[in-house]
Amino acid sequence: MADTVAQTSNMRENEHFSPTVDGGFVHTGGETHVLNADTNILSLDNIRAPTEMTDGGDVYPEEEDEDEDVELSPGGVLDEETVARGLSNIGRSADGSQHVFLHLSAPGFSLTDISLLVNYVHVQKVELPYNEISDLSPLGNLPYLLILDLSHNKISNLLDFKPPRNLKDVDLSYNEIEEMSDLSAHHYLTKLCLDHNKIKEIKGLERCKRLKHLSLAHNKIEKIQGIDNLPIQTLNLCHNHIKKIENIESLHQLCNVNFSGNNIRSLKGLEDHSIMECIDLEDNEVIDISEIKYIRDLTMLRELNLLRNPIQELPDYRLSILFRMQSLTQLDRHRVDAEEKVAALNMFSPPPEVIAARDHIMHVVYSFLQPSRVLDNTLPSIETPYPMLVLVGPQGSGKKDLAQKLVEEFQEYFGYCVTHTTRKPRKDETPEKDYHFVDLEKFEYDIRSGMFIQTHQHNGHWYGLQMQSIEDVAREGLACVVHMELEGVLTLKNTYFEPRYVLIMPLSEDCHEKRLRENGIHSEPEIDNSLRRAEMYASYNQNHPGFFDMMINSDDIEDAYKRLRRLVMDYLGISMPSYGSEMGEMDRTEMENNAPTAFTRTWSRPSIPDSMSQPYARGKSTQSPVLSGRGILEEMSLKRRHSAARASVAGYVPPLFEQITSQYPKTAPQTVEGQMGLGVQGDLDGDINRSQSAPVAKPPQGEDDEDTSSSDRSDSTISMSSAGKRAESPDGSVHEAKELQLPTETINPLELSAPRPPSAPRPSSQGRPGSDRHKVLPPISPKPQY
Ligand SMILES: Nc1ncnc2c1ncn2[C@@H]1O[C@H](COP(=O)(O)OP(=O)(O)OP(=O)(O)O)[C@@H](O)[C@H]1O
Repeated sequence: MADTVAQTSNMRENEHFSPTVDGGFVHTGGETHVLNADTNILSLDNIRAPTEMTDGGDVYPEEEDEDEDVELSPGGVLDEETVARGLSNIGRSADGSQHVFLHLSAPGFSLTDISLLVNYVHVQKVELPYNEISDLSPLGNLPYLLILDLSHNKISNLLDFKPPRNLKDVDLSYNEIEEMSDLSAHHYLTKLCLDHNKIKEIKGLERCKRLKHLSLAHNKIEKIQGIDNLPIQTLNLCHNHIKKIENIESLHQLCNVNFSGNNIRSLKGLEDHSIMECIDLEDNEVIDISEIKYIRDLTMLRELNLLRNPIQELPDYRLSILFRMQSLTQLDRHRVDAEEKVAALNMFSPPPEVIAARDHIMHVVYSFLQPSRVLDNTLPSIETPYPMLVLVGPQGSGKKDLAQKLVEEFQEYFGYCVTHTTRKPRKDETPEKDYHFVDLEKFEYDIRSGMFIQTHQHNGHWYGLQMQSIEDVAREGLACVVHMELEGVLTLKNTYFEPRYVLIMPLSEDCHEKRLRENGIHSEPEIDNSLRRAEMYASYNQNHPGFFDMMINSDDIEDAYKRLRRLVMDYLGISMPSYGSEMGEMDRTEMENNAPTAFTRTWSRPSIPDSMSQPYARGKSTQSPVLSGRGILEEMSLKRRHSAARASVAGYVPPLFEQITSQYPKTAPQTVEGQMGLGVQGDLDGDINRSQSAPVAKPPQGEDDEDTSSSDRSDSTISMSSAGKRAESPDGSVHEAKELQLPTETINPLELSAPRPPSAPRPSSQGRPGSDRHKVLPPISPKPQY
């Protein structure tokens, strides 16, 4: 019988190279090779029969025309002819002594009896799919069997034969197996496919300690179990009746799961699989986007399929998944491209600039949507920005305390701007003093009413600055001090307000954390968030030179206040170091050295140094930038400010207001002026001079007269009239000569100008609430245009 096989094979060999098979022995040319269990089959690849054809890695004999009429395996009994045709892949036998055919393939012969296989002990791979085999006992005689494909047969008992020693890869899909038997004897099993059977329970695999691929698709499994601690990498349980992902936490090597076509609602259970690369959950019942939390930290995950889950119905489903899982390269069988990822980020976590721009647009639109109204507006015009000091920094930086302390000490100059919040007041907080505490409904109502200039959500609460709050301070004739987070600043930078921004930053993370924990009011996530945001502030400051006018280290709050105070005094040009008793001698000297004119009161100098010259990284810098020298850019900026101020005083450059209004009919609606914070008392007939437009035009009177007579406020270096005359002079050199002699802030520079041609109507400052109460702070000169 074996001879026949050899003969048949021999007929197919070419003349020069003709391996023949004799009961598994191979003859090549004159040589005889004995194949045994130790044969290295790879070394024999080069003696493969030249007439064989490969198909997807497997080797099949070439069909021959003259054999077409031969009936193979009649009655479903495997015969030698069928075997001879199905043998392929010559290799060394397991013992290395012979050459044998290693593969046997006989698909689709309706085989029921495969007893003949017992003669082919050296075969290592058997493929008999699409037959009607139910009895596997002959396989017990193939001790070297490594790969077995018996898919699409009629097998009801799993691997029911004497186990070959090294069986690794078994495909018994599309059979009639109802119950999994104990596979302990199959130590080397690495791949087991039991798809399309009738299995209800996963069992018998406990000792398959080399099992890497397990596929039980299209069965009747209701529960994931029986696979604990196995080295499974690929698990396919699709199309079963599974409701819950469970009992896979010990599968540490799992990187590819297919649970599609089940009844799974939650992704819980997948969270600990750090090397997971691919999850298929198509056609399940995942409904909630929050389920993504279980897989969002799987950094290796590249492919996710949630097709045909209710979650797909969510608006912006795809972008919300991509936002949460930026490492995906394929979602729902579609490739993910970079544009989609950016779109997702912009939609769900836009950069602060985008948030601020949107916030600004929202408030402008709501403001313009309001019906025309007559505003009781104290705020200055576009060209004369209202002086504001914004302390910005992460929560717990101490900026609120600093702001309040500053206002307390400099109450002649500053008022605390009370912003709105939806958070509840704390024990030590007084409503209307610390915040206007309102509920969300009221907050939203105020937004819709166009009352806010900016809003920001922080730790789940809303915060917002209303125009009215600024007005409340301005009406007192004071500049306002406000504290806020970075996003608020970004919005303010979109408005016509031109505050000074001082970054209050704890340099030491420990100090920051300690302060956050001090009162026990912040939760752990809030603390984490604030610490994280401190990093964000540091890098923002680093990457946006000049964004903040100044940075103060607030590790030591007392020290921070000293610096802030000195900065403010420097800015205001006042010389009342009442706090100085607490200042060290070193500070004094430092101050005198670094700010030689700090004790003379001038309007234009010194300005607050900007952070252009203050590179800062959290934890690195130790020196306060207030003491550092000015950078080139800052010098240029200062120069521009000075010349802008001179030009403004001289009246050479039409103020921005006029540049804008001159393009519109003189009868521009009053409400527009109101909207722009220009006041309501302007003379619409238009013939009004500059002095009337000044927001703080009137020198203080009455009870505050005394203030104005104080020495430090009277040392103006240029008289109003002389300034006016110089302005009229055709010779610009006069101005140059007096470049450093600018008027003090006690004088409103806009009152100094020579008579000007009639311009657009301007509001009058006379009679404004608060204008006669205090002397108002100097306007901050326009920002330099780079
Ligand atoms: N209008 C606003 N816009 C943006 N941020 C604001 C606004 N008002 C307040 N904030 C900021 O919101 C954050 C939370 O305010 P909250 O009063 O709860 O902070 P806090 O715990 O008192 O911390 P801090 O001492 O830093 O102010 C603070 O950083 C605060 O400065």
